[in-house]
Amino acid sequence: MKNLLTSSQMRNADAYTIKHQSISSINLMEKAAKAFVKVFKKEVPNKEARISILCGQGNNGGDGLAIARLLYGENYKEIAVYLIDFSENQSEDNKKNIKRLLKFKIPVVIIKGIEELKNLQADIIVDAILGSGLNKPLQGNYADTASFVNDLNAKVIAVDVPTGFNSEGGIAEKYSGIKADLTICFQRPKINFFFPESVKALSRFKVVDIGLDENFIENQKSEWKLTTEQGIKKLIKPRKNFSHKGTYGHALIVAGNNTTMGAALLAASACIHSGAGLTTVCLPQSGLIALNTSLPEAMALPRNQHLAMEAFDKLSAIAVGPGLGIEEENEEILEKLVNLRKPLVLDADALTLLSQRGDLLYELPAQSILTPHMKEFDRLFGEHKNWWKRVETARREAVERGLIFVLKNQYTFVCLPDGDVHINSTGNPAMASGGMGDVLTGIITGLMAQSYSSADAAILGAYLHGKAGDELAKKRFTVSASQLALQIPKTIKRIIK
Ligand SMILES: NC(=O)C1=CN([C@@H]2O[C@H](COP(=O)(O)OP(=O)(O)OC[C@H]3O[C@@H](n4cnc5c(N)ncnc54)[C@H](O)[C@@H]3O)[C@@H](O)[C@H]2O)[C@@H](O)CC1
Ligand SMILES: Nc1ncnc2c1ncn2[C@@H]1O[C@H](COP(=O)(O)OP(=O)(O)O)[C@@H](O)[C@H]1O
Repeated sequence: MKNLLTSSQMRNADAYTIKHQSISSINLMEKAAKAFVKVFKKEVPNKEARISILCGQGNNGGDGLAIARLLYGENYKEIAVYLIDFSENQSEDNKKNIKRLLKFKIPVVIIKGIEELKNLQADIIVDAILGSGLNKPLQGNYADTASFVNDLNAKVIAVDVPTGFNSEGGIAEKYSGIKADLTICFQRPKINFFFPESVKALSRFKVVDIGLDENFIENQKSEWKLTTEQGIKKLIKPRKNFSHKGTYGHALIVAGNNTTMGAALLAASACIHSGAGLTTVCLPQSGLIALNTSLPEAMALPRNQHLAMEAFDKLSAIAVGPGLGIEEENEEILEKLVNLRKPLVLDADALTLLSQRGDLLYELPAQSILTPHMKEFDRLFGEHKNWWKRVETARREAVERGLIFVLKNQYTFVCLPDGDVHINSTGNPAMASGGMGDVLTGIITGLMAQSYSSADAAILGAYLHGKAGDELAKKRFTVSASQLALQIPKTIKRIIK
């Protein structure tokens, strides 16, 4: 897992690297510019493209100036540099890079007011006006420049971060900065890149290594962790010699209703394919034939008001909710499950029921995992103005109540009782279809049955779910939930190879 840092922590990482790796700040800037250019060359292979590089007066602008010089060296023919000269403060490395740039035949235009940009024509804009040093929303000339750039019919590639985009903290409802097609960012993605509101500022990002001290970065205190395949590989437990079905636990999935039986089948299939030794599905009588024919590996427990829960004590993992229905009898079952005092996996209708039963919500056994999407989360804890606030609530509730929240989205946030937030980077829009969440619940439950801790099951489950979807999406326009469940064993095998 990788630590994600705030901009001020990243500045410390810059300073530490400069001090301890005997590299000067101007050389670090050169390294950053080189790393940027390496990606840029792949993105813009056409050497005739008209490239306008907009440089501010700080170090982000300094990067832009170095990039201009390096692109010139790479034989890009049509480069123009615009010095956005709206303030008094020029950084030292920015000054040095201007001097270096002036030795080359690259046109440089000084921009004191927005009207001086009006003749700018470009296929590509390199946005190096403001970087992670942003300390307030853009106003005046800066905001006008951003809206001018946004109105150009050009591809915008931002250096480190789009001008005007704050790297962490809530993203303003009205974004006044530059909208970049691609952001090439240094060493670590910005925390805010993972929040859905970032679409206002960036379509995609790539991270390049600029040689900052990794030990320093990893030793910083940060609650933000980015899940990596290397980290995931370490979590996966190999199947043991002489093991048998009892070794891998017995999962119970309480799910399904007359019109939503598929949810139970999908969750059960995912649970089986994630490696649970035994899977029992507790579903209405009307679902028995479907279960027995589509998933012969699963056992069935007909769900009625006489459901005896004494035997549930022996189970290694229990999930409740997918397609369950919110009728009174299901509320009673949920209450009985909560009273077992074993960690549960709670999804879908179980979450809706909890939002109507605040008392039960606050009685959930510690280490239980809740897997809400945005609407389910807000039903539980009230409307949130933005995703930053939503994750803050999830984090607080996780810490206060010893629960785990798997807050689902393109990037899923896994909030743990120790306050850490693991951001899952796998998954893709081909997976945006009904039943995907049921499969995630099944995977997490299957992992818990195999005695993964709740935290590991949540982190690993979210990763495997997205990764299986990514693998399938390589050859498919859309990925269905049942396909994804079948892909899980292949994904796990590939990761541990
Ligand atoms: N050694 C280093 O420090 C390195 C820095 N790098 C680059 O440096 C950038 C950060 O540089 P800086 O800290 O100089 O920051 P910026 O280049 O973002 O500029 C900061 C300046 O802009 C002003 N400013 C902030 N918000 C403003 C606003 N809304 N309107 C008008 N002015 C505003 C600040 O007062 C400050 O003078 C990174 O994003 C990255 O591109 C890279 O070169 C890698 C190495
Ligand atoms: N665009 C996307 N990128 C990545 N993952 C996605 C995307 N769309 C959906 N998913 C994943 O699919 C799942 C959808 O869950 P949910 O909304 O509960 O679906 P359902 O209730 O239909 O089962 C989540 O795990 C989510 O992360």
